[in-house]
Amino acid sequence: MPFKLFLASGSPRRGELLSQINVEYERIKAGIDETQQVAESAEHYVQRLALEKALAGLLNNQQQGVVLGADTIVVCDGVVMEKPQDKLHAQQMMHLLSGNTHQVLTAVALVTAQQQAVKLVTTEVTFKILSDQEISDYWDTGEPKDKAGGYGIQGIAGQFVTHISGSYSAVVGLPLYETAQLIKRFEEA
Ligand SMILES: Cc1cn([C@H]2C[C@H](O)[C@@H](COP(=O)(O)OP(=O)(O)OP(=O)(O)O)O2)c(=O)[nH]c1=O
Repeated sequence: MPFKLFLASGSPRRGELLSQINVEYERIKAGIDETQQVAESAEHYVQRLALEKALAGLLNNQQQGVVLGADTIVVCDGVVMEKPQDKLHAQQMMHLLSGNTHQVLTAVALVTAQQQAVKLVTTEVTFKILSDQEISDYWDTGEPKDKAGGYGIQGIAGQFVTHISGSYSAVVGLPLYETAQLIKRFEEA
């Protein structure tokens, strides 16, 4: 790669996914306020957050290099789900996801001091019907607490998924095809 890539993310998954496609990176901090605005669509919200993370990273990095930011949210029957606040919240999310199809929206943003690009990827995921016991037991595993929608497809929740249409890596936190395309675009610029 002709430039240095900085990953503005605390997510271990996003780093692992970049390593999976042999992209070297350095992690940087990019704390931003994650609050959906009134009347802001889910699509706009997730793209805005990805871009804000990348831009905050660029600022923290004295405007050096290419910075990648990303954000993932789950949308089910019009309800936007981020990380669960507690067990009750997670259980409410899982009840909505149970026996239902939802969308996972992941946006990835690449920025430099000169240019910026954002790509939104939507994946459809269908869950089997979950019992109250399964939902309660799942929270107790600890897996849901740091994940949008309160589940991890790459973990124990993999067994809840009956169908997926779209990008698996996007559900885990970073769409590999689209990320590679964006990086290539910046390499050629
Ligand atoms: C749906 C789903 C989400 N997730 C994760 C991806 C993201 O890390 C997280 C959603 O929260 P995000 O706010 O997108 O990301 P983050 O807070 O983990 O990291 P950062 O903002 O520093 O980049 O949920 C999974 O790991 N598996 C899944 O199946």
